[in-house]
Amino acid sequence: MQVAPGAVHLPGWLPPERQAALVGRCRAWASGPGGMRHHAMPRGGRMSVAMTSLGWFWEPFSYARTLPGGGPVPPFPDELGELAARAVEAAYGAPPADGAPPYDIALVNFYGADARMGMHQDRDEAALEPVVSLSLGDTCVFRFGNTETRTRPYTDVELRSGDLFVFGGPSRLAYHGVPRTRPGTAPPGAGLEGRLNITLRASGLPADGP
Ligand SMILES: O=C(O)CCC(=O)C(=O)O
Ligand SMILES: [Fe+2]
Repeated sequence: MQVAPGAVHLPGWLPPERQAALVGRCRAWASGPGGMRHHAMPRGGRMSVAMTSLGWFWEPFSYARTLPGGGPVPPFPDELGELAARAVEAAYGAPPADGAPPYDIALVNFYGADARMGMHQDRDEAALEPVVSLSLGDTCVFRFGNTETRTRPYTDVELRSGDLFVFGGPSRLAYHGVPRTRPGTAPPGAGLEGRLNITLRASGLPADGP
């Protein structure tokens, strides 16, 4: 279903067994050297969402080649590159073009019962390939807006475990956020209390550093 031009929601895209497997992978990534961090915001406060990243380390508001302690960022797994290509094809009917900037970033967000994410643009990437978003566990309200303002017009969509949301083209720089989750709604087989969201992105940055 198209939510805005270039923004496509495919409910239940990931089958339950793939969801459970991906939850297991997220646990492994979260216990890696990057950890799950509540990043500090430039104007004070900390994000209620905990996150880890693969490929490039993100914190507000840029990507780095190394972790804050200096170690290497865990690599972007091939399996996620394949997943991104399949997701783009499912959303738009064609996979990414040959020679397009490769998907090389995964941000893994964990939402406890009270976590939310304010309206923002995903604009720290130097490429404009579509953002691929996968949801696991609890349902959330995902607010998808416009490219001009943080405010209306926007559309509220419920993202459930296994849902795919892809935003590219005219929606690539649209403001979006997560005003709330619905605690306790994760499917029993998901193996998760709370909500995980994985976004796959193309950095457009040179592999040897920004
Ligand atoms: O959790 C979500 O569904 C959205 C996450 C998001 O917007 C982001 O990581 O930039
Ligand atoms: Fe975002």
